[in-house]
Amino acid sequence: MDRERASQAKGTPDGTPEGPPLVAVCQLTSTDDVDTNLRECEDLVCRASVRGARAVFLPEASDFLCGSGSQASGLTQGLDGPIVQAFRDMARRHGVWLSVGVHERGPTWSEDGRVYNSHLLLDEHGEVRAVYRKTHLFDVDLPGVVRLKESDYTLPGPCIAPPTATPIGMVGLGICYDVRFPEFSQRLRQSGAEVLTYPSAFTLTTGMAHWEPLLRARAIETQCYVVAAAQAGRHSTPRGSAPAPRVSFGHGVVVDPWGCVVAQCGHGNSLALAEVDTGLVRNVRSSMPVHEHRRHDLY
Ligand SMILES: O=C(O)CNC(=O)[C@H](CS)NC(=O)CCC(=O)C(=O)O
Repeated sequence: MDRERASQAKGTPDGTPEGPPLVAVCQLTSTDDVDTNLRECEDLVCRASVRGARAVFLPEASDFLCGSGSQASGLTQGLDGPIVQAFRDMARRHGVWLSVGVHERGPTWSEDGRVYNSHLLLDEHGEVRAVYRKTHLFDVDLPGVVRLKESDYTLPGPCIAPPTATPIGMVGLGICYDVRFPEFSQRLRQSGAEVLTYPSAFTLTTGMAHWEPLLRARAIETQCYVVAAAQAGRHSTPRGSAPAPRVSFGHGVVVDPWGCVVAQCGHGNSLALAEVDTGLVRNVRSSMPVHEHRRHDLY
């Protein structure tokens, strides 16, 4: 990391300062067609890398998104399977760090079909540098609007992954619904995170009401960047095997540690670029040291 910072300070060959590294936050409409999803992901990673991004953020369930748990179980592979290999190849080919959400066979998958909802962080050589398995499962019933019971087919992850040193700073991993739990983000912050990531597939209803305020609140409270790649739009099911298609809210964003939305994806499959400046993280924290003002004696 220090070497990264030093080379950054030197600037470009013509002497102009290079500035903080760029990240790309992506938006995608995954379906139950894994090959098409992988092609769409590769297209986004390629575009991001051509435009100079050092790290690319893909959404939750980038491998596939479908309406039924049993179908999810059938499409799910282990982390040593060809889907993760395809993402590793993508990171390596395009020379970027890659954050991506995938389904992963759980330890009892062959008996009960249960999966983990996992978030992988890959380095620019395609090595898996961190794995986080979603700890908060989305079991929600808003009558007539949203009914999802993630725990029907998903196992809760057992732990929080320690933040990982990357060229854009110390990256802490969450997933989607985890953004609703401030204690989780505080724990990542205490462990040294400078950038929090929540690859997501928010529902349209909850996204309209809560998405941006939740992400901005987590950024303001932790004084971290928050990068939230998003599933977006109608997840059609080409093979026709799932019930009513899901619709996701989209609005993939990057929020800075002051709480400003500094990049937001547009319509459909798209990406947005933002600078991630760990100098700003340090400035915000030193000018308003909320972390040191916490009253551990009271709460
Ligand atoms: O199950 C899969 O295949 C992929 N996983 C998801 O889409 C998950 C679990 S259903 N979605 C969320 O957590 C939405 C949270 C949300 O919308 C909120 O917090 O309001």
